[in-house]
Amino acid sequence: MYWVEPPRPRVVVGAALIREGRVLAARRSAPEALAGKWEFPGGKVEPGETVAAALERELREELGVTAVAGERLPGAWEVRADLELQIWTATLDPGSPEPVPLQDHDALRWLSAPQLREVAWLPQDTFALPHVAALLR
Ligand SMILES: Nc1nc2c([nH]c(=O)n2[C@H]2C[C@H](O)[C@@H](COP(=O)(O)OP(=O)(O)OP(=O)(O)O)O2)c(=O)[nH]1
Repeated sequence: MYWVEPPRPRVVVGAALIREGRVLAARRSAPEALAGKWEFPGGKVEPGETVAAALERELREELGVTAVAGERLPGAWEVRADLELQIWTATLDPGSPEPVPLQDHDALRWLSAPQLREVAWLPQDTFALPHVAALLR
């Protein structure tokens, strides 16, 4: 018997990078349709790459930091039919440089739980905020 596997969506990983009760939010500068909106820094997992490795690579490329992936937050959100957003926690290595917006972003903010709603998030990210808030207390 033959059948066709339904295509599985590709994963976009967003990092909830947490330090001292705050999470790092990043404002997108590109592409134009997303510019000005805030997100968890990250990007698409490449074929053959683990989600944790993708998260660590994207944080290095976008923010210049060395970080370690932690746990996945509950849930997965559809960005497009072929793209699924997962949010994973992450922590900076002790020797990591401070994050700077090197690529794709033009502003960074460390937000406490009460500040989470102060920025305009990409729509899918808002679903993850209660889970993130629970980690910041
Ligand atoms: N990185 C990131 N992307 C998000 C979040 N929420 C959300 O809807 N997205 C969307 C925006 C984009 O359509 C897509 C991720 O694309 P991206 O441009 O960050 O991926 P990438 O760095 O791998 O870039 P590329 O290979 O496509 O050039 O997921 C989020 O919290 N973080």
